[in-house]
Amino acid sequence: MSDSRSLIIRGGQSRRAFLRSAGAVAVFGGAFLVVGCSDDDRKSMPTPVPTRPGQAKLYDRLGGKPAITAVVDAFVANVAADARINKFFANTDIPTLKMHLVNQIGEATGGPEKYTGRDMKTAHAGLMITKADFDALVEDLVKALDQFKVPEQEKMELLGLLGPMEKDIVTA
Ligand code: HEM
Repeated sequence: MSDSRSLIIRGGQSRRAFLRSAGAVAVFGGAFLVVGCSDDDRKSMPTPVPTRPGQAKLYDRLGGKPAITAVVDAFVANVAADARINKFFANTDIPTLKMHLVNQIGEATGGPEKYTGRDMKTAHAGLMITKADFDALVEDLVKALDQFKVPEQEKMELLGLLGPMEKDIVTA
């Protein structure tokens, strides 16, 4: 069970441990690149993975596009069911949003996908998203990662990629 697909059936931390680490990573995880930037910004970005010599790319450790797609599907379903923040998405084209999220995560984790959506500042401008809204969304993502039993290491790395986006998304 050492291939990347096994990640979605390994792991098994408690929900509480998951949420605790998610909070810590959302706040402190900043060692990775920020994705979702403009083309100009992206040109100057470092390659995100592998993070250590000899280590497989995070993309592959997560299970590649099928696993990322499954996590994004569950994540968006969790957001849709989350009364704290689902109002934000009332007029959003959900299939397009999912496509952008899969490409964004794929690109950020070292996969072949290319993110073609707007940069994070532009996409969230005017939505008046608070820190509480942001934390709720991260919680919904952690829940999705939990559903697929993504191990602690990969979960922390992924959250570490997304956490630094907060400064461009939270505007209220
Ligand atoms: C790290 C956290 C987040 C990431 C990675 C993220 C990523 C994205 C991406 C890739 C898009 C698509 C951009 C495009 O259409 O060009 C998007 C759109 C959107 N995001 Fe986020 N987002 C995050 C946090 C949030 C939060 C906290 C909220 C609100 C609670 C939110 C609400 C929205 C909405 C409503 C749209 C659609 C805007 C529209 O339809 O025009 N996002 N986000």
